[in-house]
Amino acid sequence: MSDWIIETHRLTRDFGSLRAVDQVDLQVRAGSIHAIIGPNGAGKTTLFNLISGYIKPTAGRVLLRGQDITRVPLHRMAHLGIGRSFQITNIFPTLTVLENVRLAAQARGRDNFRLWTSAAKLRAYTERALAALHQVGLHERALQIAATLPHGDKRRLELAILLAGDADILLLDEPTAGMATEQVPMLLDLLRGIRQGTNKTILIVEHNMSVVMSLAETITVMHQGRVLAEGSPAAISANQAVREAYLGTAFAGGQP
Ligand SMILES: Nc1ncnc2c1ncn2[C@@H]1O[C@H](COP(=O)(O)OP(=O)(O)OP(=O)(O)O)[C@@H](O)[C@H]1O
Repeated sequence: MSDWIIETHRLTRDFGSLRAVDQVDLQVRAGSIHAIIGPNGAGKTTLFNLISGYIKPTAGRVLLRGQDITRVPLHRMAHLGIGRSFQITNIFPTLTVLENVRLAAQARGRDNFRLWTSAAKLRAYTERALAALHQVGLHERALQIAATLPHGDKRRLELAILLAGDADILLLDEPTAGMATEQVPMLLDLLRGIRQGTNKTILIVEHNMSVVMSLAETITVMHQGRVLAEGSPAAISANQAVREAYLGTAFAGGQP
């Protein structure tokens, strides 16, 4: 069996006449933190949508542990262990923090469409939700209404939701977006802790270059729908083609 938990083969997606993702071959190592970067409009979110099954490709394939999952319907994707966060916070604002996380645990437990679930099962889901809240340091806010959380804590809640869903692969779309600068190190520690403690694979789209450079082991750079470069943070920082693709941005200015 190969080391790759996710692979894409010549993955392509058109929107009308626009080719947003163009024959992308990606290989993500199990248990790694792998970042996808690239200028605005490079196709990063579309690639995430393809891997997580939110949209289907025009051509090409997505493999999970060597199995072709390209045509698996969306509602079965969570059961395959792929968890996805969004650029915009994706929580139920009027529910408590604990309720949000318990729903995720329940959804993975396949009880999501049953009105009545046994007390023992409910207790197990609550325990799993509390464990996830502990992991992200939000347990003390378990009974707070989600809408009232500060922004950084909402991002933590999203992570807890993914963890309670027991996904092996976390696809995080700009987890630091909208976060205050002083909260970013907390998120980095959290992601490193998740990776070390659970051996989950983390695939991250992120614009904050210092986050990418300090967190990722492998970086794939996209430009105009294609893979422009791939390598370690040091190799990508030194790559001339990458610098040119980012011309006029902070990266080109030498502050990756
Ligand atoms: N649903 C859609 N319909 C039409 N065009 C789309 C759609 N989604 C994305 N696109 C286009 O595909 C291209 C790639 O967009 P995508 O959002 O994947 O890029 P990105 O690298 O994630 O950008 P950003 O960093 O700004 O989030 C863009 O030109 C975008 O306008």
